[in-house]
Amino acid sequence: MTGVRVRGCTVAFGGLRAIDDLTLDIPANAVTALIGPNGSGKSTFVNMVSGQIPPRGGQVLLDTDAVTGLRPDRIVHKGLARTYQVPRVPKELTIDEVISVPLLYARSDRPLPGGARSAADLARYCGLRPEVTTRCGRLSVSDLRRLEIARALACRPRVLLLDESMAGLSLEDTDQVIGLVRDIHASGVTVVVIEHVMRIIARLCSHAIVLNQGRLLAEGPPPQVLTMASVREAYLGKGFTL
Ligand SMILES: Nc1ncnc2c1ncn2[C@@H]1O[C@H](COP(=O)(O)OP(=O)(O)OP(=O)(O)O)[C@@H](O)[C@H]1O
Repeated sequence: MTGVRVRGCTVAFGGLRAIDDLTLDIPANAVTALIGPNGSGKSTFVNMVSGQIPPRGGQVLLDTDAVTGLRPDRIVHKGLARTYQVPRVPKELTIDEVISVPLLYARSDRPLPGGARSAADLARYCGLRPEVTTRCGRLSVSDLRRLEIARALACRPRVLLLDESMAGLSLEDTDQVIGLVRDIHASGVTVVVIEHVMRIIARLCSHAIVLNQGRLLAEGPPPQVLTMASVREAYLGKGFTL
């Protein structure tokens, strides 16, 4: 399995350092939660490691493979795929078209999870119920989130970054997506989830990284991290219980 290493990276928007000289490791053998208050830099982190916003300095590595400054499509080819907090799929395309494009262009022979071989297999694996000929404009929020995951998996990633993939889902849908993420991880993919619901993190993740103001505030097993005074103060609130 592959981990992500970030060494001394900074991303600034004008005078604001959204990521501030950050050094951290995302372990290869875990489902890691990336958490922190609103504006702490989580989405910027995902944009940085996936190449949308290159860091001003420092290095991003997939294991020992430096990907700093590479174009996003090159980073995808190196093995890192992501989803978006607000699903980004053109309304007029069908499920099949959205999944087929990365499937066609993924330059890797890594196997797809769940024994999938086609876009339809991946859609089914991710729990998409509508026909693959359905246009994206007709999909529910839950199906759009599953489609984002299916599209990312079609890139045959070694590392998958999920930006709030369970936001806005019912309890039943959330349970299904938790099962899906566990299965993806069991198939050999390193997974990072950005998530605000601590009960989900406690169930799903074996490692947690807390950002605050673009810096590393804490890291470790969730039961430990979620009870740290510094994390409660900056993020969870003093009265927080799981
Ligand atoms: N494109 C941008 N231009 C200017 N400022 C930005 C941009 N993107 C993010 N920021 C700022 O950078 C900081 C970090 O934002 P980011 O979205 O990474 O935080 P976050 O932890 O993902 O927040 P949330 O939990 O609300 O999604 C915030 O202060 C935000 O306003």
